[in-house]
Amino acid sequence: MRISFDDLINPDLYPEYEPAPIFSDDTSFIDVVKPEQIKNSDLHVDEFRQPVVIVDNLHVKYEVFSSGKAVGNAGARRLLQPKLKGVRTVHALKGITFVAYENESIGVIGSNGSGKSTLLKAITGLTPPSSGSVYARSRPSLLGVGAALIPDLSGDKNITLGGLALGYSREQVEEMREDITRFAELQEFIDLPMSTYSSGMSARLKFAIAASKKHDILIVDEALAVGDAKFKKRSEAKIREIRDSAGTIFNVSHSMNSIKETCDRVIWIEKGVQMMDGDPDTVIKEYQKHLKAKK
Ligand SMILES: Nc1ncnc2c1ncn2[C@@H]1O[C@H](COP(=O)(O)OP(=O)(O)OP(=O)(O)O)[C@@H](O)[C@H]1O
Repeated sequence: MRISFDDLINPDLYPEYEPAPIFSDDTSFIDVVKPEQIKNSDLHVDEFRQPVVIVDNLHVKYEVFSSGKAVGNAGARRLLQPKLKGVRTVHALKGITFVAYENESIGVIGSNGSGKSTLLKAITGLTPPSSGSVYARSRPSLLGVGAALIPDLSGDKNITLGGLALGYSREQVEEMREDITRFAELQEFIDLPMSTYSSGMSARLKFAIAASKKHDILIVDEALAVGDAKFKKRSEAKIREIRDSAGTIFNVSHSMNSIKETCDRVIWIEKGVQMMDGDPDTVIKEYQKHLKAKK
């Protein structure tokens, strides 16, 4: 017997059905601590503001075979196999230290391969530190909804799946459905299977679903500002709105305009070294000078 979608998500019929979680729960490397505990850190913490994330002398090393293939993370690996032949260590982050406060929107910039994604992965707990620590007031979420969605189902049903995976009740999903559809600009296509969507259309739908949730600590990778120029503008505006209603946001981007528009603080990393941490205009100016000098 084939189970219908509506039956599947009906808790009276299938109480055991749990949609796949959207946000990775694999954050065991992060110490989630209360603000008063964070104040015990040796770092300088502004006592008049609420610290949300503390990154304390963070080092991340990857081990790669000489062929370039990743061995795994050096931190965990070292314990298991002290010496591996033909393995090279990439020191991706070399002592990053900062305190992020409530309502800050922090841009992370730097040349290709400088360690931006590694920093965000360490903050979400996906990559363990080789040394140093990351503390967070609550579990940071990576803005994205890939995992929960099913391409063979319509956009509309995927809104249900995505909403449930974000932890909303079925009633709440119904309340949000129209807004998500409208934001994704998919009114005419919402009943078609997602597999028929262009990459821009499915990216817009994923963004619209993910952005419907309020977050305490939110990590946004630049890939999320998707679609054409118009939708990019709206997704940036949405990121600002989330920032205003939520706690703290981290934003990685190669677009200095997008960083200037969405961030009030910028951290610049180069070859794993923290170069500057300050107001966007000053830091971006120095970064651009550095890029010019390199040419
Ligand atoms: N899983 C991994 N295994 C091995 N090395 C890695 C891994 N991920 C990143 N690296 C290396 O770590 C360094 C930092 O990479 P990372 O992706 O964090 O930089 P990035 O600033 O985000 O780069 P980009 O701007 O090009 O996306 C690079 O030298 C990269 O090759």
